[in-house]
Amino acid sequence: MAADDLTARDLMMAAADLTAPQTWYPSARAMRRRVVYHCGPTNSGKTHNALASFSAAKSGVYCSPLRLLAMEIFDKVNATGVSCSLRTGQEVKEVAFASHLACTIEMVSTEEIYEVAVVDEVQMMADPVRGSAWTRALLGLRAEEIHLCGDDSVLSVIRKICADTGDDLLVHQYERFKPLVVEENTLRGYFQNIRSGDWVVAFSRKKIFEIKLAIETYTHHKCCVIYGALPPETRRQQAELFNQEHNEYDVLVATDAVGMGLNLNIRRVVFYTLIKYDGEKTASVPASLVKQIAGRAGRRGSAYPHGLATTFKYDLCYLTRCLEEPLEEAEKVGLFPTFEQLEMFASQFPELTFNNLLNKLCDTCRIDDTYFICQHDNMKKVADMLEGVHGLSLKSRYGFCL
Ligand SMILES: Nc1ncnc2c1ncn2[C@@H]1O[C@H](COP(=O)(O)OP(=O)(O)OP(=O)(O)O)[C@@H](O)[C@H]1O
Repeated sequence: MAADDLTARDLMMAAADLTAPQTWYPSARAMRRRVVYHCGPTNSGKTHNALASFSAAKSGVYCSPLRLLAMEIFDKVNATGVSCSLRTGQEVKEVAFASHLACTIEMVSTEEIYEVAVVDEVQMMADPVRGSAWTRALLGLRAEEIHLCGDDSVLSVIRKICADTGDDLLVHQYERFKPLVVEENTLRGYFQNIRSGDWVVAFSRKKIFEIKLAIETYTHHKCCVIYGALPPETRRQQAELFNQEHNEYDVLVATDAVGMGLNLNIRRVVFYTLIKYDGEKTASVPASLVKQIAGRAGRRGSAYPHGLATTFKYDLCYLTRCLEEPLEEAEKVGLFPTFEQLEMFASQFPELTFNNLLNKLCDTCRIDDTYFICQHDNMKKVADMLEGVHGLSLKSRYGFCL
């Protein structure tokens, strides 16, 4: 092998080395951070306690898994007199002189310095698609104190990561305020069995509107509707309308866009189906997501502090099993190369398209046992669409695809 080939190969191997990701964030490593893990089931007060530290701090960032939840926290925190801005992929609201920020996890900066950061639903680190956003936050946040809220499925991995980063870790265990009860029967396929305070969960916009139409045709209830593609303001209005007591809009029909962390006036969660299409195939909704969604019923402080769950017609046994089963412990969490790593790799393959570059890096990279590379099919779709756009820098392509 020629010496030049050897050098090129060495450079490629160096660029594809994604081991020790804790070293990717030297500014965070220069700090001694205190990590507090609020660990427990849904509706147990984890976020409430983390937010108390957030609000009391001189500066803070709250990282949400969902846009609607970022908005809920933005509204809640501002209402208590703490100036807080909002940043999601869809909207930015700058509040003058705000010391605090509520954002979706993908939007959080690893440059800015905060006294307190809150990372909500941290078990999402193990999500095959979005997990890397939580991992990046945990590894890279520049905050003296980081509050993680989540279930115990990632506790061992978080212990390991904190040992790697050298951060102090304190774990607080929580219990659910009130048990969640699975009803003995389904709705037997009749919309007439819908009651005030029900959230009917479906996983496509088409189904959402079919269900709304059926409920409003066969019953006296009116439905609020929420799904991912709705504009932010409409979603907020629909959530508020449903939360207001004493109006006729007393049933929510929504996708899992409201499935995590949110505090709505839900008495009973009714799964229209427990099968979800993931863009390629249909599969049973994973137990961890079922627990999250069902956990929206019976929130403390809501109009219905006793939560119920059932299904529309089928899958009641599956629902019961999901809620009874202990969570599966995650062995690995998501990771994705940073722009700088991709850029270094790209310098070895100037002829490759962005898509092929991503594929090659993800196929050849080396990573530690604690991590997996997140699926990036959506990124690839966007990269394909941008292929014909000339003159875009690598950085812009990476930014658009994220
Ligand atoms: N000490 C408290 N005093 C008053 N209300 C509380 C207290 N703790 C929690 N709550 C209220 O109970 C509800 C659920 O709490 P919280 O959102 O913190 O739960 P969680 O454990 O983070 O749930 P999830 O995992 O489902 O997001 C919220 O409306 C919250 O404001």
